[in-house]
Amino acid sequence: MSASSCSRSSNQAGHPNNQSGHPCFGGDHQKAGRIHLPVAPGCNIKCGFCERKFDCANENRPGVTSRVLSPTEALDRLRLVMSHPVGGKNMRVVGIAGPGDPLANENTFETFRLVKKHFPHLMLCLSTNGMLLPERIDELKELGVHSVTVTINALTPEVGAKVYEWVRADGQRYNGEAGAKLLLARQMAGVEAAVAADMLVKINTVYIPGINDHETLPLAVAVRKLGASMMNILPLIPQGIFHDRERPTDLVMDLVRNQAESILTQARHCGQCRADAAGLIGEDIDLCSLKKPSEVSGRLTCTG
Ligand SMILES: C[S@@+](CC[C@H](N)C(=O)[O-])C[C@H]1O[C@@H](n2cnc3c(N)ncnc32)[C@H](O)[C@@H]1O
Ligand code: SF4
Repeated sequence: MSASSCSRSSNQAGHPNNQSGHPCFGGDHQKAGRIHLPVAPGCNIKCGFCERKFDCANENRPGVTSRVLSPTEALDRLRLVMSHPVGGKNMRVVGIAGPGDPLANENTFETFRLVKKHFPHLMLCLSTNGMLLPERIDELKELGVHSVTVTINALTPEVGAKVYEWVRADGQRYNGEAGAKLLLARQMAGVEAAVAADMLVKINTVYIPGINDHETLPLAVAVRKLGASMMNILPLIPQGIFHDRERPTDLVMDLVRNQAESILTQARHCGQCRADAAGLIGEDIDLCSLKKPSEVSGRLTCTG
């Protein structure tokens, strides 16, 4: 969902996957295209700022998609985009970034299997809250997933309790600090496991002034120690329980990223893309112009 101006600190330079061309991991975002396949509507946690929409054509932000696709529909869409004269030629990466959490939806795995079979040259990536990363890492490795983005919005249970409304794990719902503590432990274990599996790991963190801003730099230090390659500090889009907060200005984001850059390479071209974005970052392909008649009228019911 982002790309980087890419000054590298020592722990990134040696990663074998670093020259991958992935536009969200330092590849040339003006040349390397990506497609997000929106096959994952459900989520196992509730971030206070998250508002997902499954039938939204006009909003350009994370968590929205025109439709949720089944794995076979996702493969059809990929085929369609690959036949686009420009989009197909530039396509490098197939990502799953929602609209919910990819690892909380079995269709994510089926979709990756289909993509791997039919387009083995494309890189696979996903963006997750990390709750299920430790237990699904072996399957992701088996599928050949190249890169993982883990969103971590708090480094302590106290702050996590303000950011997350609840988390669900092992059939139970946890609120407050208990939920945040559990989530943080799984996120850290997941990052470590993904690095050990030789995946490229980026950390997203949503910057919420007055709530978690004091934890951004300590978070950079903590995930660098675990072997993460890159960090993407996202400005809050004020929604949900944070709807009345101000969105941090570009100046504030520049200052924070400049400070964090001395710890970990910063992604600076993140478009905070939709869950169904396709094409070059900032130059998305108009999917309507490619749609088959069956895709125009139909809309799936989501289990949210
Ligand atoms: C919609 S999520 C999908 C993947 C996964 N569920 C996750 O949270 O990492 C993609 C990214 O958008 C971020 N995001 C969602 N809502 C946001 C908001 N209101 N403001 C800023 N970032 C947001 C998430 O934190 C995550 O990093
Ligand atoms: S983990 Fe992702 S999809 Fe789930 S609530 Fe948070 S931002 Fe939304």
